[in-house]
Amino acid sequence: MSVTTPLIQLKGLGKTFQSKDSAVTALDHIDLEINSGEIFGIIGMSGAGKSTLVRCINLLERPTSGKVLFAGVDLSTLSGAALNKTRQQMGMIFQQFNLLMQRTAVGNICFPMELCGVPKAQARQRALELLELVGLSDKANAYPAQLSGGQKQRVAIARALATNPKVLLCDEATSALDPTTTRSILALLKDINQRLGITIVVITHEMAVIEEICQRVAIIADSHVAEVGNVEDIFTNPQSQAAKKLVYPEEGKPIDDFVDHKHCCRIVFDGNSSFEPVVASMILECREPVNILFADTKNIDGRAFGQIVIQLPDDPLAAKRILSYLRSRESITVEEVDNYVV
Ligand SMILES: Nc1ncnc2c1ncn2[C@@H]1O[C@H](COP(=O)(O)OP(=O)(O)OP(=O)(O)O)[C@@H](O)[C@H]1O
Repeated sequence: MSVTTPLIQLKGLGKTFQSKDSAVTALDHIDLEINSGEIFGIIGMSGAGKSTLVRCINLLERPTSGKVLFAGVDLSTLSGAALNKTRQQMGMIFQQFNLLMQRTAVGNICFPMELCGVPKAQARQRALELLELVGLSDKANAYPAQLSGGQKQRVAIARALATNPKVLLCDEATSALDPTTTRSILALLKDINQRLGITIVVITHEMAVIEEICQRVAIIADSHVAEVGNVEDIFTNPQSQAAKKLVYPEEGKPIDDFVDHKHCCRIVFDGNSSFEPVVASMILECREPVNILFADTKNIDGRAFGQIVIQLPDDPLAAKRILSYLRSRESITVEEVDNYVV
């Protein structure tokens, strides 16, 4: 494979589930390229086709049309043994962890190595190293029932890494976890990507997950790729209706004006509008908390006068989103303020 060949190429990929009396098209003409070493997100609403897409990448689902190329090789041309060998280069983790309940953590991690014929002692040694990598050295002999959700996912990640994969496919890997555990698992995935250079594909319905770790993202809607690009570009300037719906869940309005991140922002009500709960709507729609540093507003004869100064989040993407949202409101004036002193 040349340096420029993407690790995964989906070309005109289609998948239709056929039952006796109906057919469901889960994927329709998907073209996507995922580069070696990147963390690539695939996001979409429920039923958009995300899980089917990731399962087509390792041929757990056979596409009904199109091709999946892995490291330049068309997977449909591979025989059983060769396909299995290629699949070993694709680790996968799931929302429900899928651990073997009657095996310990170390036993679960050894399992894929046993299937590949790795000698027992060697497999155990590697499993212990992987447990250390995922921060669970002290849980080698614990059974899944004795582990928390986050610990189970760490074991699942170690198991997925056991065969030295080139890519880790993560299907809603944090959807069953609380926000703090989610962040720690995402940090671990980022660390694995950076330390081991493993390509990571993240399937999720949560924008926050994409923002946290992905460099590029594809938005899947109604079995199609609605939009693909850099996370920052898409999240600050969504083009497709599907992207707008994800970035501005309540709005879906075009946002065409972007500004640099500044710490504070002044919202001025100059009597041109009736009073509206701008900050509350902004928090609900942008789903970002902000600090209100100062507020002096008056409702005079049903018209709003005064100003509110808010502190923008540290995350530049979140700050941009809030500013874009505020600027889309015609009834107020928005000004960025540096070094606001209360
Ligand atoms: N084995 C199957 N047989 C029939 N239809 C299926 C099968 N698997 C998925 N589908 C259908 O394909 C479509 C896409 O499903 P898929 O699970 O890929 O979506 P998703 O985006 O992952 O959704 P979610 O986030 O809810 O898991 C849905 O309409 C679903 O009902």
